[in-house]
Amino acid sequence: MGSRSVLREVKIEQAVGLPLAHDLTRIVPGEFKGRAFRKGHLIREEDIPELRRIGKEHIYVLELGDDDLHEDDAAVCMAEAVRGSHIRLVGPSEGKVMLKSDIHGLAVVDQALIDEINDIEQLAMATLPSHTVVSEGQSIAGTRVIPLLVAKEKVEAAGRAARRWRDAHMGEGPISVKPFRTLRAGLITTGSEVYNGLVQDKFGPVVRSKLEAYGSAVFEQRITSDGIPDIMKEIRYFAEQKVDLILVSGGMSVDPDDRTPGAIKQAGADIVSHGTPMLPGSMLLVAYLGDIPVVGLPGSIMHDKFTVFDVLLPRICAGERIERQAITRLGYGGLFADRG
Ligand SMILES: Nc1nc2c(c(=O)[nH]1)N[C@H]1C(S)=C(S)[C@@H](COP(=O)(O)OP(=O)(O)OC[C@H]3O[C@@H](n4cnc5c(N)ncnc54)[C@H](O)[C@@H]3O)O[C@H]1N2
Ligand code: MOO
Repeated sequence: MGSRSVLREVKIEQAVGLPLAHDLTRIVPGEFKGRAFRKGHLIREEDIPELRRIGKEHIYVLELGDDDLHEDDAAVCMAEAVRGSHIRLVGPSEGKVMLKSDIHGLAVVDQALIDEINDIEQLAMATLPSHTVVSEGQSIAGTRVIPLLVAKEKVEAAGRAARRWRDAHMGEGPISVKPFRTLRAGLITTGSEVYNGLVQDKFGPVVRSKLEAYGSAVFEQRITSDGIPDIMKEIRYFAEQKVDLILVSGGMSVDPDDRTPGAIKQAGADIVSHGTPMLPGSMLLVAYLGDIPVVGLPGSIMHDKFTVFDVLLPRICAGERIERQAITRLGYGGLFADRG
């Protein structure tokens, strides 16, 4: 066993010239929360009134033992253990390190690994849900330990778990960001009412702006009737154009005129799922024609602000192949109707 840590409590009047053992926080509700004094700061006579204002009568003077880690060092170790591509660390400040995105992209977080780390007593790691779209500079996770000093062994256990994860994922870290690729999409808009000019197309503008948000674009939009041969012809046309993504709007539900799923199937695509346990968007279809994703878009995608399309599109733009389980796992937490 190595040397033990010693934390000595010293009255602030007697602490002049001594170093602070940790950052000290000032909070003014509604105005400010942050570091008032930095770890290691040598207390001066003139600091005493401010120390009193933030409620300090004593400070700790620390002699760190061999078996412990200071909260700042523990937080840095934990953050480095889980850090993957396009992540930068910010901190430590007040014992906490933040993991922020270097790019606009798709945050990928392994829930099982985060749970394993948080199951280690006194370690805390808070993250965004996986597959959140993040902007450059946005926080994806924050990590700290709960006491001022923590047993090294606990942080090392977290490090071992993260290393095992990394070894199984070609060196990638359990928290990373995937950049968006630039996709050329073909959009097929079905519906006799649109084809015959009875209704003005509203799918085109919505789909264009959603793709543009991830740096992709609709390469061409073609409007067809509800007939299976017509829809199939347009799917083949876009496959020949070697687009990166084919989107087919409308005709996804239960009416006899809803022939889009049949046309996608007959065009030779492998259906991953027709139907998603998310509302709105439950009638959405995901298929692959070779490597080209084909997505059938039901009416709600044109009407509702947030649907299953907003969950799957960024994943497709980030280069993920959508497997059936990625869809069936969307039901828990997947009710967006009436959320506003
Ligand atoms: N009895 C049931 N009714 C509905 C079901 C169901 O399972 N049983 N599903 C509901 C769901 S979920 C959706 S979403 C909607 C719509 O499904 P569709 O994708 O088949 O949509 P359409 O029938 O093609 O059109 C519905 C509506 O939207 C107008 N539309 C379609 N495309 C365009 C366009 N490009 N621009 C403007 N407007 C468009 C169309 O004229 C219809 O008014 O069904 C629920 N009902
Ligand atoms: O597929 Mo419809 O998409 O919810 O409401």
